[in-house]
Amino acid sequence: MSSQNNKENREPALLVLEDGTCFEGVAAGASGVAVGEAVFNTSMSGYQEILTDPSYAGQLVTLTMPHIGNYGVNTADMESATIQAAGLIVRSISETPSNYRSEMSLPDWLADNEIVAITEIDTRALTRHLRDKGVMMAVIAHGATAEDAERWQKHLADQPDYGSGEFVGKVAHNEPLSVVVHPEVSGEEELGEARVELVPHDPDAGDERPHVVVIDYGVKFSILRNLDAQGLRLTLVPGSTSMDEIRELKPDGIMLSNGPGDPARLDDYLATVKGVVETYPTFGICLGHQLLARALGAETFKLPFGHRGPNQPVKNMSTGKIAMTSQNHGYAVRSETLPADLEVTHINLNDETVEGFRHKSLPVLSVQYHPEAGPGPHDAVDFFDDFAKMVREASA
Ligand SMILES: NC(=O)CC[C@H](N)C(=O)O
Repeated sequence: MSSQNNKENREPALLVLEDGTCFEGVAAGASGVAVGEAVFNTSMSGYQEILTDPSYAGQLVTLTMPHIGNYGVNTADMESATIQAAGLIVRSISETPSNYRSEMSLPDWLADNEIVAITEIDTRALTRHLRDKGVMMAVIAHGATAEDAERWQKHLADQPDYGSGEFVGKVAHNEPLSVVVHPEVSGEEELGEARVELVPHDPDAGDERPHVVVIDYGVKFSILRNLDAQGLRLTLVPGSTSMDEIRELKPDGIMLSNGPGDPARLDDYLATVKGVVETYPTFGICLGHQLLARALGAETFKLPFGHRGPNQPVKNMSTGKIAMTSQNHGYAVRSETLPADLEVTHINLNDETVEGFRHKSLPVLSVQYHPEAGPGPHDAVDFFDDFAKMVREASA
């Protein structure tokens, strides 16, 4: 057994769940304590994209793939400027990455970003527990052992619940920004992901490209990369932007981004969402999809353990085709509450929940899953073509 997997040589760490279930492990990343909602993701790779996805704010991410970190981390594969998850739970963490793109090991990157992690956890048992009982709050405590479990369970009881958290305000950008995407190319070949740069918005700058205003609730860079690749000019604005302010930006289309937390806590954003849907071609992804549904009168609810992974089967109700999709959500739209002018277009084949809808008379696309993947399969990437077509028609 290599030294990195030798429990005796390392600082102990403890994972305690809200219901008192505890797992002893080994400390990794920054030293300290991390509190959050324990969730699991079934991706075999893509840990860097997952950890930097702002939708994971406030959550301790368990990765079911047992060996994590083997290809290191790099500056190109970021989904936002930094790590957004509250902590990381793994079976085995690699300290010696091997990949030509690697710039740093995962444990060093976690430490540099002050993210507390725990390794040597039976992530299979933990995942089965969360699947049976539902996701719940948890704490990772470095230096603690099973004898300390009760004390940490009490500590956890005093922490605010994930569902009451205001995460969008913490992860989204709070001023208008323009998006510049720099593809990393060598000769003809595009290497890795394009670098995304956000610069202060200049209201007088503009170009020939159709203009999409992205309402940022915690946007993933891959959504911006995909929109940019469609030849669209992008301006990010905060969720609190009013309809009048959006009109001044003269958009040809609107993107409602992904983001963290319970959509039912974001009613302050709904007036703008309703206004843009009724005025411009609109595309909602994940939290954006949930807010779009709520703005038009539907309700959302919390799933028992959510959908997080790269292999969630989604059926297109009009073609019967099944796509393997990338997902990361804990809430969903309640289908029986959809108003008459919205029609379900996609369902999840695992639990038949709503994965997409269309508006019967307005140019609206809305999906619960992630067509941009990052990480995951690209089966659903055509949505960006469909949206760009709607935007171009509006700008013509
Ligand atoms: N990825 C997302 O946008 C997640 C949306 C929402 N926070 C949920 O968990 O359902």
